[in-house]
Formats: sequence, C-alpha cells, structure tokens
Amino acid sequence: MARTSLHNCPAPAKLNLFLHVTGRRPDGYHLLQSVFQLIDRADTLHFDLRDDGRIVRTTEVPGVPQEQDLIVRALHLLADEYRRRHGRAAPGMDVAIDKILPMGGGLGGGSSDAATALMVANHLWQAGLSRDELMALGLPLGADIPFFVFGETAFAEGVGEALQSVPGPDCWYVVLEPGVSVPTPAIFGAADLTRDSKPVTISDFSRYQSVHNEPVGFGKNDLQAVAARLFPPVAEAVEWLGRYGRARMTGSGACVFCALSSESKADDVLAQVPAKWKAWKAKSLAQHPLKSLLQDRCVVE
Ligand SMILES: C[C@@](CO)(OP(=O)(O)O)[C@H](O)COP(=O)(O)OP(=O)(O)OC[C@H]1O[C@@H](n2ccc(N)nc2=O)[C@H](O)[C@@H]1O
Ligand SMILES: Nc1ncnc2c1ncn2[C@@H]1O[C@H](COP(=O)(O)OP(=O)(O)O)[C@@H](O)[C@H]1O
Repeated sequence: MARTSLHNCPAPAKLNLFLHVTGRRPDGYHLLQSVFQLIDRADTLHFDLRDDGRIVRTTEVPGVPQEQDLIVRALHLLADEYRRRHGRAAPGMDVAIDKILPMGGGLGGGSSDAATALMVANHLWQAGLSRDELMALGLPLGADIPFFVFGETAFAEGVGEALQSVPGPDCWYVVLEPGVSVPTPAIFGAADLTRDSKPVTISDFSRYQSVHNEPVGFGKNDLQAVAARLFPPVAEAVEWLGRYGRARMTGSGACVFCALSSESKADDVLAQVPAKWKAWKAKSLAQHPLKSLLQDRCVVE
C-alpha cells in the first residue's frame, strides 16, 4: 500500500561556516563561495495527501501568506512538473508546519522548509524526480534550496547552486538570535559591501580544517560588516559571543554562532547568555535526515 502521509519531517537549519562574495553576475546576483553546514535544529513539517489536487497549508505562519510561502510555491512547481511527466494532475497535499527557525535569521529556514516539502511530495506523489532535478526545480525560489536537497556539508559556489560535498567539522554550536529580522536584499544592495574576495578552493578549506581543527576559523563572512552596521544588535551579539570563541554571523544574518568541542561547553556558554537574547545549542549534522527518501528514486516501501 502506498503511503498517504508523512508526519514529523524535519527541515534542519544551516550555518554558513564562511561566506565570501567574489563578484557579481550580469543580472546583479552576487557570486559567492561558502561552506554550508546542516545542524540539528529544525522546523517540523507534516504532510497528508489530498485527492482534489489542491495544495493547502493548514497552519498559520505570521507574516507569510499561504500563497507566498516557499513550501506552497515549491509544491506548485512540483505539481506542474508532475503534470508534464505523468499527463495528469498531482494528487494534492495538506502541509502543517511547526516553525521554530527565525525568519530572516540566515539559517535558511524558509528554503529548508521548501526543500523538505519537495523531497516528501516527490516521495508521496511518486513523482519520480532525481535529486539533481529537485535541486534545479527549487533554485529559482531560493539559492539555498539546492543545498538542502543536496543534503550534506557542501562547498558552494555560483549563487549557491554549484555544490561539492566536503567533510565538515563534528562539533556543537551555540547560536544567538539577536532579535532582528535581516532582509537579504538590503545586505546585498549596500554600497559598502565588499564584492572582491579572492577565490579560495575546497582544498584550502579542508587543509585549514585538518591543520587547525577550528570550525569557524577559515575565511570570514563578507556580509557581516554590512549587517552589523545596519542592525546594531548583530554587532552586539558578535561581540558578546566572541568571548567564548570565534563568533560569526550566518548567511545574511541575523543569527550569530560559535563552535564548541562538547555539549557541556555549549551548555556553559548558554548559561551565561543575557536574558534579552534567545539562544540555543545545536550539533553539526553530516547528512540531511530525509536523504534516504531520494535514494531509490521514490519507490514507496
Ligand atoms: C545569503 C544566503 C547564503 O546562504 O542565505 P540567507 O541569509 O538568505 O540564509 C543566500 O545566498 C541568499 O539567497 P536567496 O535565499 O536566494 O536570497 P533571497 O532572499 O531570495 O534574495 C533576495 C535578493 O538578494 C540579492 N541576492 C541574493 C543572493 C545572491 N547570491 N546575490 C544577490 O544579490 C538579490 O537581489 C535577491 O533578489
Ligand atoms: N515557510 C517559510 N518559512 C520562513 N520564511 C518564509 C517561508 N516562506 C516564505 N518565507 C519568506 O522568506 C523570508 C526569509 O526567510 P528565511 O529563509 O527563514 O530566512 P533566511 O533567508 O534569512 O535564512 C522570510 O522573511 C519570509 O518572508
């Protein structure tokens, strides 16, 4: 019997261990180099097949109307592709979401939600897309979506769509939420953003890790100076967390993280966090928890 629902599906967050802006494409999009690391802090999604072809988000997400939700938009794209391939409408889906990742946090929450939706719907609908096809389908909605479908620690280039697997550090992170939502376009559009970081190679990153064993040591986040200027709470969080190790912003902000070698060291830092900030610990994840859904080109067990 084919499955009709999948509940408690994780959509994990990512950290950008470093993020360099190396140039700009003719369309204005920025060329990046980054290492994307999955962590075990996640939104949780629940999927139930419908038989009327409709795609319905059954929970409210404050500030995100249903038709703008990346989950709903991604499922519409997959439904269009389903119709092209199978010559009939896709079955439809109800999606509920328990959202804990902050929006505009640089943790890729919206993109991860969309990637989880693509992987699960591809499975439940038996749509038959390969991993690469799902990555390409998601890219126009968000540059981080291909990474989440890729599903392992990655050295990323282009706008984030050219991905190579790379061994990531096995460690704990403390993440501070500075309490502001940073709009990505404001950061990329800033006049003082530096766009000329010298290109590095995947071997430069791996060599650094093997010599220094320092997850947040390699490179820097080129978006951080602009975000810290426009959003002072980001600067304050970097300065505070910097007492406990190298602290860095993820993505275009606002969240700030530092690496710790053990869970108890992460707990020690968390015990000191001022009450005005939300903070949590997370462990690095080598693989996306849903990766196995794509291994068999979606043959339902
Ligand atoms: C910075 C990163 C790093 O992982 O992550 P987040 O901070 O969002 O998690 C991503 O590249 C975020 O990519 P994406 O998710 O596509 O960004 P969006 O919010 O859709 O982009 C908003 C706008 O930012 C600019 N933009 C975005 C990405 C890029 N490589 N160059 C750009 O110039 C474009 O003007 C775009 O219209
Ligand atoms: N399911 C979703 N979850 C979060 N944000 C979403 C979602 N769908 C659309 N968005 C929009 O995407 C924006 C970026 O959200 P998010 O991916 O969480 O942050 P970031 O890109 O900084 O990591 C939000 O401000 C929101 O308007």
